[in-house]
Amino acid sequence: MVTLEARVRDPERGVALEIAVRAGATLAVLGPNGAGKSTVLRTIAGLHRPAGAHVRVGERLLAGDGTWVAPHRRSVALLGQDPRLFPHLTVRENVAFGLRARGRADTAPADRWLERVGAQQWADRRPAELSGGQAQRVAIARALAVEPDVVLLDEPLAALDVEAVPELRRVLRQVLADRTTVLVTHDPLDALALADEVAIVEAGRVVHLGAARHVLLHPRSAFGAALAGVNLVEGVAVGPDRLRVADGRELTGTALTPLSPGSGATATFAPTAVAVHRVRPGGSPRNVVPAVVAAVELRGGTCRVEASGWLADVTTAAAAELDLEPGRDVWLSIKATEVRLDPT
Ligand SMILES: Nc1ncnc2c1ncn2[C@@H]1O[C@H](COP(=O)(O)OP(=O)(O)OP(=O)(O)O)[C@@H](O)[C@H]1O
Repeated sequence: MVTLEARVRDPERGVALEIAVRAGATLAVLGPNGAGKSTVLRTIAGLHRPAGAHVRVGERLLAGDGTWVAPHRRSVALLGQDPRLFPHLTVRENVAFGLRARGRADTAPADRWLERVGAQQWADRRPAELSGGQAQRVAIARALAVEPDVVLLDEPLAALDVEAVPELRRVLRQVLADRTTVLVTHDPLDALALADEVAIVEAGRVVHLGAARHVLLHPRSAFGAALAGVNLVEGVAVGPDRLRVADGRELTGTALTPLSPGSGATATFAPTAVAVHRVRPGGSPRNVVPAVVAAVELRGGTCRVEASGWLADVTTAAAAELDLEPGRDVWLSIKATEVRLDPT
């Protein structure tokens, strides 16, 4: 396991940032479109060569101080959202490709990797016979079979069907343990599930860096926009589709794979899915929780209300009618169909 340090100064693209990853750790990089995330990954991989690049992997200097190591000599694997498998080779041959190029004739390591990503049953198929999720598993196996020092993932789950994502995330979680990794993602759940640290990048600068949970659960204001202000609530599963938060509040949601009671889980829901009431609403909604308004912020035509740590967007007319102000006791209701539950 090795450390990674990268400084990327690319004035033409408005990028001037620095990242460091501890040996064996995963850093997730989140930020809006055009923030410079891919530029950083491509510079580390050696596919982009700005004048101000400094990349060090362990003791090896890959770029900077007059040094420029070619991409194929870096021991850095880059995987994007498109698996880019060789169409004329079988799955096994795809995974064995890098090994063969390094003089390994036997396919045993390729088969071991196919097993690790749960793709051994497709070993003799061609890429055209795989679903997007299956192909991406094979691409992960191919990238890791050569045991790269550093793994770079650029939105690896972004192109997949929503049903395929949890399983792929689990595969990544297993194979990335103890690997020095930079993961670019737009999904805070990927960061929460896979990363030790999170860097928020905006306009070519790191604006927030820290432990993944801390950065995601306590975003700074600029980050609110980048994350679309999603509510991210951690807790413990108390049923296949129900989560209990540490403060005792409970949320019922929709889980793609049923949660195991007792294990950690995360609920995500948009502020627009949260309704605010002065009196407890009747009817059927199962997610009705008491809260105290902490802040009310006008944003264009809507009001963003923060109440007991959760965000709700209401129209300005509704905010006025409800007379929302800090300290006010309210009820929040959230439809279970709008709450996404994932294991953490
Ligand atoms: N090939 C290129 N040539 C010139 N400018 C580029 C090129 N690729 C990206 N840029 C510019 O560099 C800046 C950073 O882009 P980059 O692709 O690194 O952002 P990103 O954070 O990865 O965005 P996204 O989430 O949209 O992929 C942007 O202003 C972009 O327009």
